[in-house]
Amino acid sequence: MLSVKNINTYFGKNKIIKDVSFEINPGEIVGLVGSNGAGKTTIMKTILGLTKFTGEIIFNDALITENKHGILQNVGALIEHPAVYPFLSGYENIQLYCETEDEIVEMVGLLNMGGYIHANVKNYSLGMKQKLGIAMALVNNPELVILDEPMNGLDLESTILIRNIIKNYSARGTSFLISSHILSELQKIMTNIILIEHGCVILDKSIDEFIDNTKLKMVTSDIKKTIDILNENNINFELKESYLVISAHDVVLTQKMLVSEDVYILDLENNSINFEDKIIELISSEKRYENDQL
Ligand SMILES: Nc1ncnc2c1ncn2[C@@H]1O[C@H](COP(=O)(O)OP(=O)(O)OP(=O)(O)O)[C@@H](O)[C@H]1O
Repeated sequence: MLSVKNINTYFGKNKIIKDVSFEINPGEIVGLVGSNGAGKTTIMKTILGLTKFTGEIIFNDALITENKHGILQNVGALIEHPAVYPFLSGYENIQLYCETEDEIVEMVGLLNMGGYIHANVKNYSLGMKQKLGIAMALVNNPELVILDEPMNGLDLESTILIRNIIKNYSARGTSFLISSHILSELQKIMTNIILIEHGCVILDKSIDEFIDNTKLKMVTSDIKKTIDILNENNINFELKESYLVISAHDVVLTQKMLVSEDVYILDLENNSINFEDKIIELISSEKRYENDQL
């Protein structure tokens, strides 16, 4: 549905997005994660044809360029702050995007905005404005919804509500590209993760692949001999003080090799760190790599 190929985005002479490629398929909820200034908003703006870029963005077989965004009528978006008219009511703001009254009424009910939808937006709180922006992104049955920090300013009840709405839309085939600083929040809904640092994609995986990459701590009856056996069989490992760390998918082979050499696994336990720690580890190793290149 969306294919982003070798995108480079410049602000002046600065290349902000560097050779970024990824795909989004129907029903996927793709979490766009990265440090402040990594380029998340710029990627979203580029997809929406709001920046100058080189490379190719194809949405449903149609090319998106800076000057050609007709196809984007099937894309809903909330980027940075909701673009709303403060002297119109929330209802009137949604009307500018959606002509079907029934759909507006349904959306207002879905987002629980009935209490204030006819008040002028200038009197809305941050969270109320945010919900209005999300409503505007979701109307007209978009195939793809791009949300930049959608949970900004939302209270717990609204956060849970929006999370459930996103899951329901995705189950019906709508795709989402969502950035958020609250990883634990994204973790509850995303089906795929794209990690971006300094304008480059450093990870693009389904959540199942990401989580399955489990590491195990292994203690054996003879650590020295184990290291030799692992090296001989090209099995990757890390040596820690009193144990080795291996990938879960190497366990069966490792066990076979060790037993044939009379070495026994004495202890095997999960060494996987939590989701947030994994992301931080990836970002830190990317920064270490960049420092080494300097
Ligand atoms: N209009 C602009 N002109 C010049 N530089 C810009 C402009 N917008 C963004 N940048 C630069 O592009 C880089 C990426 O910014 P971007 O807003 O895409 O990051 P982000 O990942 O969304 O950050 P955050 O998490 O803080 O919102 C930053 O270095 C920023 O300073």
